[in-house]
Amino acid sequence: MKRKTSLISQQMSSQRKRLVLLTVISLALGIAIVSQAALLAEAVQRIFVEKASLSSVVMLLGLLLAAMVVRTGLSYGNGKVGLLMAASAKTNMRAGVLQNLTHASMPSTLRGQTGGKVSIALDAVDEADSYFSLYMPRMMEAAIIPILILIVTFMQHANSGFIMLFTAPFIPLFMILVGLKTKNKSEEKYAQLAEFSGTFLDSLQGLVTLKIFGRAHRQQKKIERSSLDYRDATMGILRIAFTNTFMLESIVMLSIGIVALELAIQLLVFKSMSFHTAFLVLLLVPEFYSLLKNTGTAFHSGRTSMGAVRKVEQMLETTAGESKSVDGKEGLGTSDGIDEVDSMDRMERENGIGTLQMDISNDSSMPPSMILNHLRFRYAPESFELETGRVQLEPGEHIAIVGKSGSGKTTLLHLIAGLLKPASGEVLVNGQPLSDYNETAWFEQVSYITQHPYIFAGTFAENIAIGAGRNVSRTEIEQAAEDAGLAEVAAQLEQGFDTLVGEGGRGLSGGEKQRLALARAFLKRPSIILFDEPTVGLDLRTEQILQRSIAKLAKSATMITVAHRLYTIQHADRILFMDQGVLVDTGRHEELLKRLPAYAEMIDVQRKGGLA
Ligand SMILES: Nc1ncnc2c1ncn2[C@@H]1O[C@H](COP(=O)(O)OP(=O)(O)OP(=O)(O)O)[C@@H](O)[C@H]1O
Repeated sequence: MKRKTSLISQQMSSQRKRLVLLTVISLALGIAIVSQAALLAEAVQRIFVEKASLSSVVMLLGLLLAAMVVRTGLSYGNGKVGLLMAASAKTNMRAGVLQNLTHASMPSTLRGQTGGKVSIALDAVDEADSYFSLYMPRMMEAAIIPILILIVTFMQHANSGFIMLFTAPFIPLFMILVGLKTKNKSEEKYAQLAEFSGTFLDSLQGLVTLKIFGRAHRQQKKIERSSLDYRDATMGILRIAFTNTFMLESIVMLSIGIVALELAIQLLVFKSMSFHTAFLVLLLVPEFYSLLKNTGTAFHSGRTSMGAVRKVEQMLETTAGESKSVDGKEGLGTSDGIDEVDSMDRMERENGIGTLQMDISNDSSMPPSMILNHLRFRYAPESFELETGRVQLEPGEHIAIVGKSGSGKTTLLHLIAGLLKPASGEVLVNGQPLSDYNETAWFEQVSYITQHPYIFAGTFAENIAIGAGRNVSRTEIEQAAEDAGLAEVAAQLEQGFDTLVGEGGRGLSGGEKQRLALARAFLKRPSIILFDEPTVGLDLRTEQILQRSIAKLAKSATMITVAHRLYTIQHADRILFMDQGVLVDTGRHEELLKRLPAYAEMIDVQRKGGLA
């Protein structure tokens, strides 16, 4: 009748016990419904037709009451099991989405709109609820109880049984037709919602830019348009739902009417049937159709849910497909997330999910030797291409990657970090390909200080502690802050280290953020430091603090800097000069000055303050 999405199948197979419970309850519910009808018919027959005394039917009425109570209890039980299934399924799916997002490779995390992803993780997963809480229990009931009722009806009066048998298929047939349409509509609705959320979040984040460029009004129009599109998609689904209900009601009313007419004719005209039988069948018929009708409504919700789940699945597929990185298993976090991702990864490994591979080095304080072995990389076919040739980086060297804007410096840094996977060639670490290493172990050795480190919503101290990936004492945090030149910043904050920063908290300047990233690195003591030197001018004092802290941190580590400062370039042990994606030459400053005119020219421009 339908193809379940694989995500739903996964959830179903992990909830087998509850499915069995649903089946048992549905069967019991069917028996309770038939018993209730039989007891009621018997009671009416005795009291009104046979005029029996009250005392003689007390027992019967007691049984009827019991059947009603049991039926209510079982209905409740069915709903409850459905809700429990929905709760676990949603928890699992949301955990899946979160895990997928945290492990997605850098290019894939940057793709798509954040707001859209949020809407899928929250709203689309929520929408999956009705599949488990409504659709499954109703479907289970529909698969068992109507058959039970049909058997009893046939035993009582075959003609009515035939009428029911003939009219019943119209309901599922109709459901299938409508359901197919709803699923497409529902997928459309979720695409609209994701786009709406994305546009809205984009606009919120870029409000200042939009205002400055006088685009606020246009953006407002854009939001309005996507909000109207979303409304239309929702209304489309509602329209189908209402038509659906109307048609179902009509079919049901008509069918009950036909059976009732037939019973009346048999009972009154042909007098070929007892009142008890007619009444029992008349009680069972509405139950039969009402079950099928409820299934229709549930079917509609089920299809809507499946549309939503399909969206979740698509997101999982797109991010999972490309999230291969360092150790070939699902990738890692964002560029400035190296430190942050660690603890999550470790948790995962402790739970036995990760694959265990080679550890980076026995002596974690020793920087490894690295070789860039003919790396080639492309973001997309026909786009910018990077090429390195073979370059050896000695342990503890301070390396500067230099080149014009867009020459591929950051891309090379990300390849070295294992954040991007080369199309061919490999990064050799202590003689072994980086892809052979255990991802967690590798990132335990690496700190990446980007130009825009991410500050999480939390206290200043918490933001530093993230770097350690373990429990750290307040003293350690304060020491790291001191080393990174952050102590005086903390002293000026209203609540010192307990001041809330990041979203919803106090803002930090660019220089402060970079020093915070440095403090994280001090807690971590990495053997490889990747540093994206600020391109914007910091004041001399901040610059000095940063330089001094970096130098201190880099004493016992290999440091690879995307360098913009003449000072850094001149003092590097080795310079990697990039030109249009090609690693043209490597060497010390003086050497390159002599043999590489393009380099000499770049340095000349730098000396003149960037004004060529
Ligand atoms: N995610 C991406 N997808 C496609 N192309 C990209 C992506 N990131 C960067 N590029 C392209 O790759 C090229 C190199 O970019 P990269 O950021 O490595 O340069 P860069 O030398 O670090 O520049 P800058 O000094 O301006 O930061 C550029 O042409 C850029 O447009």
